[in-house]
Order: sequence, then C-alpha cells, then structure tokens
Amino acid sequence: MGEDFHVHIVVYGGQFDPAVVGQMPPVDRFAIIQVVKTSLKKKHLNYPLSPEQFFSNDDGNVLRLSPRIKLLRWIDKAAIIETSSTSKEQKEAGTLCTVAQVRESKYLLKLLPLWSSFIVFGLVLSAGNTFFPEQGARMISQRYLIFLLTFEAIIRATISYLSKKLISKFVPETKQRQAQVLRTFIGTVMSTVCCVVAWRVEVRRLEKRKQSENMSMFWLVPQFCLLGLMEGLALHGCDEYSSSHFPERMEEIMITYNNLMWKTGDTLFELLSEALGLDPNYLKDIGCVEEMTIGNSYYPECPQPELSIGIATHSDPGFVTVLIQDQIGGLQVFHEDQWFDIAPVPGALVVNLGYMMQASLITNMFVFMQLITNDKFKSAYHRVLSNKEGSRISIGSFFMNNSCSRRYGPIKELLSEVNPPLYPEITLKDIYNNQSLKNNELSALDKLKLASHSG
Ligand SMILES: O=C(O)CCC(=O)C(=O)O
Ligand SMILES: [Fe+2]
Repeated sequence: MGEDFHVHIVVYGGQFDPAVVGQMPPVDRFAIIQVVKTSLKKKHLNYPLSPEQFFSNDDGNVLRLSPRIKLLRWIDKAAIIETSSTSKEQKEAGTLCTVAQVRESKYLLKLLPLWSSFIVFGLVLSAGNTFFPEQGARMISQRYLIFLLTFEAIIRATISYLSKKLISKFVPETKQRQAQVLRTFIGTVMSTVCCVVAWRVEVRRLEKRKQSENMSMFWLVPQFCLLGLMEGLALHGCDEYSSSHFPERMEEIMITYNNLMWKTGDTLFELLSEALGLDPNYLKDIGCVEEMTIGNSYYPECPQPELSIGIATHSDPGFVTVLIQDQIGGLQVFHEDQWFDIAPVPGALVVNLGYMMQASLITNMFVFMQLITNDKFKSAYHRVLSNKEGSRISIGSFFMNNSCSRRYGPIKELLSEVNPPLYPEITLKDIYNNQSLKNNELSALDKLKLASHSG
C-alpha cells in the first residue's frame, strides 16, 4: 500500500452502487420546523465540547454540523442530549433532533434569503410578461406596444452581454463567482424597484379611469426598462443557482454520493494511516476528514484541443481528492518528468494526494499531505487535456481542513535521527501569506523546506 502511494496517484476500486440510493433514509423536509422549535427551547444550553453529546451523530467522534454559519449556530443546540433524561425519552418528547436533521435544516435556512428574493424576481418576471403588456393594451397609443417590448428585449440582451463581458474582462478570476452573485443580487433588487414602479403606474391608471380619462402607454417606459435591466442582470444567475440547488431528482443522489464520499474518506484515511505505520485513526484524529467539498468539472468538446487546456497543471488543495470521471479521459499526472494518462476505469475512483492551495470563493483552503508525511507521500501534479471526442464530466471530493490557526507539521511519529523533519510547522495563515504557494508554483513546497534540506 505504501509503495502505491509513492506513485502519486492510485486507482482505488470503489463501486458506486445506485441501489444504495434506495436504502437511504428519506430526507424529512418538515424536520426544519421541529428543529427550529427545539433549538429555541434549548437556547439556554451551553455548546458542548464533545461530539458525543450530540444526538445520533452519524459519525461517532467527528461532528458534521456544516454549513458552519455563525448566525445559525444556535440551531445546533436542537441535537444536544440533555443530561436530565435518556436520549430516547427526549426524542419521544420531541425535544431532541438528530445531527442529520439539524444539518439539513441549516442548509435550507441558508437558502432562504436567496429563495425569497428569487420569489419576488419570479413574480415580477411573470407579471412583466403577462400583466405589463395587458396594461399597455388598455392605454392610449397601444399600437406602439410592440416597440416597447422590443426595447425591453434589447435592454435585456445588452445588459446581459455587457455585464458578463465586464466581469470576465475586468474582475480577477478568483472573484468572478462573487461578481456573478453580486450581479444577480442587483438584478433581484431591481425587480423590487420594478414592482413598486409598476404598482404606482397602475394605481394612477385606475384613478384616471375613474375620472374617465386614459393614460399614455409611454408611462410604461420606466417599468419596461427596469424589467429589461433585472432580467439582463439576474436571469442567468437565478437559472444557474436554481439548477445547482433545486432539482429534486438530483437531491437524493447527491446526498447519497456525499455520504458515500464521507465513508470512502474514512476508509481511505485509515488505510493511509496504516500505510504510514500509524494507528488507523491517526489521520482522522488530526482533522483530515473534517471537511469535504464536492466540485464538479465540465469540459466541453473542443474542436482544436491542441490549442487549449482543460485544467492547467496544478496540485490539489487539502489532504486528498477522490475523483470520479466519465469514460472520455484527458486526466494526466506528472511523474518522473513525463505526463501519464490516467485512463478511465469503469466503476473506479481516482485518489489524488493534495498539498497545495487554490483560491476559492469562501476561503483559501489547503493543508499539506506531503508536508505532514515528511515527503513519504508525494502530492501529484496533474492536468486535464481538452479533447474533441466529446464533453467530459468529473466530480471531485476534496478532503481538507479550514481551521486557520491549526498548526500542521511533519507527524512526530514518522521522524527519527535518519528521518529528520523536512518542513517547519505551519498554519493555514502562514500558507496564505506565502506568495509562491498562493500561485501554486511547481517548486513551492521546496521553498518551505527547512534550510538544512533545501538546495
Ligand atoms: O477533471 C478532472 O479529472 C480533474 C479535476 C481536477 O484536477 C480538480 O478539480 O482539481
Ligand atoms: Fe486537481
């Protein structure tokens, strides 16, 4: 096992069995009410130090109450087992929720602000397509309505094109997602303004009608302008957001896949610990399996692959990446000055040891596998080539630890007189301040090596 890991990447045969989906407990969508009620009742409790004080913690000693949002932390208290009675009694009395229920509820609550703004946006959008033209048809010079609709379509297309272009041209790549979210947000705010303007115009139209007067259709220009603006800014973002958060049929499979990846991570880190001659729980205990992010990559078919790249040479953030890829191929690993294809094997997962960092929207996250194993495990440089055979999809599960102040250095048990530490102890913050690591330079880890070993 140890030997395999020196070859940078191993193929780990773990079948993803769709039948498992059927065995998963169904997600209780109404648990959120119970969870909020219970956590309000338990607001006075102190936050426990040990994961065992949480009910039905699905993974023993590792507590998974993500998403970790400070504002929602009080909700975690719904799963605290009180000492006054048994957990069974508390469950029956409806004063105890499971960790899984709390986690689900937090994910839903996190979406609420966006959902509510999408509802306003959706309503204004449908009113804009149905009610606004109806309004125009009841006003003077309604024959010009077609021009107003064309005007709105031009604004929508122009704003959509310009805002996308401006973001891709002037916003640094690492901030582009944030800029897209901001653009969508401004669009949803516009929809509220549009709603107010349309309401005022309609009130005025009805008042005039009472006095048997009619209004000119040109009163509708502001609301059509706003409609075009809000659609141009937010339609794309809302679509993208919805497709990544809402599809029901994908919900179950994603949860199952997520759970399978946690289990794979547990097994993997046990095996890696054993391969290092350590206690099977060693790597788990130092926080290697505390956080996992799933990232999907889509590589469109490219007519001239030799002129483009899929993903440039890099090494992954975090400790380990578990990757599932389709049958198209294109992933390559750098080993002994050569690029090797990692050919897709049906039903197999690719396990990649990480050590670098990557900019992400929320934070920069990275901890070193190579560093903590004192070079026993080498992280792998890899890239993905474009291809003209067809589009390719891969799903990566990145195991990492986001704690900024936690110190990581070579594992003491691996050190001896003949195997002295090659790296200093560092924190995430130190890594963040190191420019070459930030740039993901090929020799970046060498620069960290202690003076006696460099050069
Ligand atoms: O798509 C792949 O096969 C690899 C993706 C990858 O390297 C990454 O997301 O870090
Ligand atoms: Fe990667």
